[in-house]
Amino acid sequence: MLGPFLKLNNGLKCPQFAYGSYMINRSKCFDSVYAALQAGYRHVDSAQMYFNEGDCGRAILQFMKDTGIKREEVWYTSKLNNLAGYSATLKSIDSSVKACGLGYIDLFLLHSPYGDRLGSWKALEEAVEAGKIRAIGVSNFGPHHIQQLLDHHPKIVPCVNQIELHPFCSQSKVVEYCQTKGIALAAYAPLAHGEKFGNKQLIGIANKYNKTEAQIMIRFLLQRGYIVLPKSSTPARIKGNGEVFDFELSKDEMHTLYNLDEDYHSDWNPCVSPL
Ligand SMILES: NC(=O)C1=CN([C@@H]2O[C@H](COP(=O)(O)OP(=O)(O)OC[C@H]3O[C@@H](n4cnc5c(N)ncnc54)[C@H](OP(=O)(O)O)[C@@H]3O)[C@@H](O)[C@H]2O)C=CC1
Repeated sequence: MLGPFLKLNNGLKCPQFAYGSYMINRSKCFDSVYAALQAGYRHVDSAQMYFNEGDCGRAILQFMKDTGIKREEVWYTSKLNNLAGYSATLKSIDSSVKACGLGYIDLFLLHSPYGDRLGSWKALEEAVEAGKIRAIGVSNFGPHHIQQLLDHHPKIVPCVNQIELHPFCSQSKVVEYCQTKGIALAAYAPLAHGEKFGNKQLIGIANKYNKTEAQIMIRFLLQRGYIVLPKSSTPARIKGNGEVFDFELSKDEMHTLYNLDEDYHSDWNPCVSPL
């Protein structure tokens, strides 16, 4: 397995290094997830919105069959697309569990704050009690969205907030809030979709370690303590993005990279949407 585990606030240990599966051509998804597992990834990030829960699940099941690794050795995350309230969410969770074919989902997130957050959260809690999901969290939630949830005294506190994070997007307010509440951060679009490659400081650090800019961005996020979800459907990049555990960025380099922040969002940013 590539990288360490991160202990979540519910005691579960989640692989910190993960494979992001958004926007993979459907014909390539099975092969890409399989290649990631072969390269040592043990956490796959999917979502209802990606229409690939079935492809991700099939790749995991095939890999288990081919290698003998057990279901509990792979962490599978998915996300609720439509926060349509309690009853609809219960049904939607069942569809996701069925679609992946893995028996249960390790981590299930509210994909965004849009919709009935409180009703949908109650359904997620119930699915944990029923053993369909092991851990629950949120994505694209700002502090005010999380605080509203906490003010309603949920049975289960979110264990993860998945947001856009990379050297050019530090989201320090959301990060600091989550850290004070014991909520782990998961970094999506960790490569900013490649849109910031070419930055001088990034290139300088990459040259020093004989690594790519992508590897430096991933390593930076790992050292920040985040779950990191790089996506690629190119086999050589899938493997290369995982080659980040044989060097360590210095304090000064971490500082330099952190200072590249320019609140640059390469994707949507529902964190700032009103309650
Ligand atoms: N919760 C949410 O709202 C969101 C969650 N996510 C999650 O985060 C994951 C990652 O984010 P994503 O949006 O995919 O963006 P990333 O920042 O991971 O960038 C992916 C892009 O970078 C390219 N790339 C990957 N590795 C390299 C490399 N080593 N060198 C050069 N280019 C590279 C890929 O191309 P190629 O595939 O051709 O190699 C692809 O075009 C998603 O897949 C998804 O799981 C993402 C967005 C929103």
